[in-house]
Amino acid sequence: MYFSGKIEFGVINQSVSAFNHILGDFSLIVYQFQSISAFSAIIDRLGEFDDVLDSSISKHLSELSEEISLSYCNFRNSLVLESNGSVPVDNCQKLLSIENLTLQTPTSKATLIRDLSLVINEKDHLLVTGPSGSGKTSLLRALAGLWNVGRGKITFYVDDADDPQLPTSSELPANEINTSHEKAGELEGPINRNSRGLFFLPQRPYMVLGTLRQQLLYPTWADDTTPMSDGAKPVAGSLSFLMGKSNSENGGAKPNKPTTDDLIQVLENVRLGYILSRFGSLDSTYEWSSVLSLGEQQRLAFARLLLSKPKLVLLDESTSALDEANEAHLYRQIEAAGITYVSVGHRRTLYEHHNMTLRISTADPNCNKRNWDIESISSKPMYDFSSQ
Ligand SMILES: Nc1ncnc2c1ncn2[C@@H]1O[C@H](COP(=O)(O)OP(=O)(O)OP(=O)(O)O)[C@@H](O)[C@H]1O
Repeated sequence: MYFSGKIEFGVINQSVSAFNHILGDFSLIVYQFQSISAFSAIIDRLGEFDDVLDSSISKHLSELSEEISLSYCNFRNSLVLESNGSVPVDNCQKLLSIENLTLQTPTSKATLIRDLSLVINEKDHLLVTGPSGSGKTSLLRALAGLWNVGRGKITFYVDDADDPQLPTSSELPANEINTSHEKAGELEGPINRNSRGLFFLPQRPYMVLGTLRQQLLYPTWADDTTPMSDGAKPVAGSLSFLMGKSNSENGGAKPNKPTTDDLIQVLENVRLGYILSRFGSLDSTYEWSSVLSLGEQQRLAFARLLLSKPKLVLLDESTSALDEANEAHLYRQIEAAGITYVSVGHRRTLYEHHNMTLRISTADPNCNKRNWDIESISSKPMYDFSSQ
């Protein structure tokens, strides 16, 4: 066509370039076929996940009338205060009350615990026992607000002087915040519960990606990016933040952010001081869940607990990977820090560190009787690990 003069030479060049362009575009689909199909599969799966979430939310909303109510109440309103408004010294602070709690499994609605009522005051260290599958962990999940299938009422008593997030009694008709009113996505996560004086330690603690310092500061100071004020000296003793004072300067409910010295001291307190020399410094980064044994991770979780110093902690087999001497040491540490604990565990040695036991038996579907018993534990030591 060029030689017969029908087209110019430039048109041939243009055609070649256009053809190459089109070929490149089609080849992209051929070469990237695997990634495109993987992408489409991911989108499909996310779509299905979204549908499941939507259906569970709508199911959840339709079942609002039959669920566990979790609320926070100002403990000062449950006490008879001194004439100057202070809390009487010998008056034990109520931390938690459970009223007529019936716990069911989410899917089959099988009853796990029937009509449980109990009150936990400060220093009432409760051990929850029972056969495997009886519902011990489920009870802790319900207390942590992670499980609401069933009925009954759980109330945490918090001191609003420690927590500016908690509205004062005058802001609430019944001096109470009921999270069952916050259902549509506004239910607070368990981490926020920490700021109200409650902490949850699972059997396998969550190890954050980051430095050893970040591990220790999690979750209480996880979102706090301000640098450490290592120059600031503790007010009294090496662990001034363990005195339970809130950070009044920041107006926050969290204890003062620990200094490097505090972090080193708390590692010593949970018998983990040796990991500092092993891993270099507090600012070393490792895949902590791989380089630390489960027992070391559990001790690290107790270090977090000692730094945060909540009023109440829920321990779900949190010392299962530890030897008995270390277990006894950690329980002594948290008791000395004034933390009240509710533990789930199977070991006989746990009785030593608690003063009440809640024994749950496997619920009989054909019987409407309660399947639990509360007993006090004699203070006589069964084992003595203090010499170890
Ligand atoms: N998400 C869930 N959906 C349905 N059923 C569940 C769920 N989680 C737990 N269950 C069931 O609830 C029952 C109680 O479980 P839970 O973990 O509370 O028992 P447990 O007493 O702590 O047992 P263990 O001592 O073995 O840890 C079990 O039969 C379990 O299969």
